[in-house]
Amino acid sequence: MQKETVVLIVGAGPAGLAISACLNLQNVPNIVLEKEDLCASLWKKRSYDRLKLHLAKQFCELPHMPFPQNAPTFVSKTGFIQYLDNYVSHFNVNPVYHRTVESASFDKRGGKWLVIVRNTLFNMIEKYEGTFLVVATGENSEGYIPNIPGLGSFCGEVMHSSHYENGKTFDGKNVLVVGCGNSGMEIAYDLSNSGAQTSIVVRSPVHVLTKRMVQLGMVLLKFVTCELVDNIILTLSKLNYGNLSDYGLQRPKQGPFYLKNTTGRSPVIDVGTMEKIKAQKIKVLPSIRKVNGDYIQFANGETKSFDAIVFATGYKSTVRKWLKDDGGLFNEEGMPKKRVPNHWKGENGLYYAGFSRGGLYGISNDAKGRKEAELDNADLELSSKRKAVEESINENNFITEAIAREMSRGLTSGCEQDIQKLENYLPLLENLVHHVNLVNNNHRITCWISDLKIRWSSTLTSSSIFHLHGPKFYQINDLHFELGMILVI
Ligand SMILES: NC(=O)C1=CN([C@@H]2O[C@H](COP(=O)(O)OP(=O)(O)OC[C@H]3O[C@@H](n4cnc5c(N)ncnc54)[C@H](OP(=O)(O)O)[C@@H]3O)[C@@H](O)[C@H]2O)C=CC1
Ligand SMILES: O=C(O)C(=O)Cc1c[nH]c2ccccc12
Repeated sequence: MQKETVVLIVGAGPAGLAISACLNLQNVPNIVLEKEDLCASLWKKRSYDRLKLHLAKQFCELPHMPFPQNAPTFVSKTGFIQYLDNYVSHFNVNPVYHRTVESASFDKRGGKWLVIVRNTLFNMIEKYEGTFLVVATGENSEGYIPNIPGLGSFCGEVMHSSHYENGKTFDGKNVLVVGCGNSGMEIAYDLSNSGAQTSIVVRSPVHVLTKRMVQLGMVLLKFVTCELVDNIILTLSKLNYGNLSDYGLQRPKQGPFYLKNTTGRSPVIDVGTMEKIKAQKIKVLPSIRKVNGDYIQFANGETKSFDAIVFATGYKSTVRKWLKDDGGLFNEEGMPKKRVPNHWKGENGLYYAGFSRGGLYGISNDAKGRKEAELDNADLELSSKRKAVEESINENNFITEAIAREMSRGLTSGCEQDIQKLENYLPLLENLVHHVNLVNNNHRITCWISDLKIRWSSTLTSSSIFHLHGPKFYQINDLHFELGMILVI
């Protein structure tokens, strides 16, 4: 029997659920196909217990449903799962479970997508037909474990981070975490807290930020260039963490938000791991060369024995396994070749959602179908403001007050409010930098500060209130106070 609908959606993660909800609101018939027995399976079945959202709640909500006002800024895993379950029932999203898509191809003659599905409950093949196909199987569809010479000879436990729940069973054990993304860094922290002797393999440079720094960066990105945001955030990170190279961690040459935008790679959001690394409670090791029984040899020649390995080496998209006729949209890794904001649409009614490498924020924007051309008026005015700031930075020229006045005219009240918050915030930040400079006559800190083009953001405020060496508007004693101020915006 062939089931027909208008839109076929593959995957009931947050991206697929959001698309289905938006279609339901417009009465467009759709079917969501999901291989598991529940929605959001990565969140419900394959994530560790202590997981919390790293982005503030306003960057994680799906379309048409904000988080409750009393929800914390950084929602817990259970809070987010509850939110998703409410979302599904509120928008009447009804995924069909136990359905593994084996292939999806476009029938040119009929002008429809034909999807062959295995019903894993009854081990039967089913066929679905739709005018549109939305690929929502995600960037994190399947855990990836690298091929390491000799891994098969390892006698201890080997697991992927998606199967790690907590450190209970690792107390007193020697555990190696491979990979220093957000999963690896947090799992290493959790293991160490649970009494495991913990080491982590870090093979590439990595940015380490606090979640408040990321939150600040996300807000600032709306107003000023990525380069400026990176300068500010990197300075805060350097002030907070200092030079991490003594501990085996290098910072990438490019800034955290630039890297996020261009490669999708997220900075590590520190949950306490850095303190443990500095206290040598977590040992940082370079790449693995080979495994021989319980012994693991590293790129620096060091050999150590371990009881367990947790591979926090990331995920792979599974699109290539089943999607035919994609018109060359996906690369070998099953990720879109096109970059944001043109990444979401193919030909013949093919769409893909949740592949923007922007976490839940990207997923939500995909579902809303937001792209440059469809930005609302406030955003358009802001982007012209951004452009002017960018041009002025390129010309290495201060923006005059007159231009600043010109640019801020006619902004909607929401934007005006945000800018006012920034006006309060930016002098504070500059004062902070100034004070750190005064109290700490350290050459390295002076270099970081001089890299910071914070003066450019004075375009957002009147220069008359912006006296670096004049009266102090704020009493700043330490960075933690300053970071706390981020809460205000
Ligand atoms: N609370 C939250 O919101 C959380 C969000 N996340 C997000 O989920 C997504 C997946 O994160 P995660 O699971 O950490 O995966 P990532 O892909 O982000 O990180 C994988 C890590 O493994 C390393 N790696 C891969 N292969 C090897 C190898 N052979 N040897 C050594 N290291 C290796 C990579 O290094 P290299 O760069 O050298 O390839 C990278 O550091 C990310 O977007 C992340 O930000 C994850 C956890 C929590
Ligand atoms: O957690 C992730 O992997 C994300 O992609 C979330 C995210 C979106 N934009 C960002 C910018 C900086 C750090 C994390 C993110």
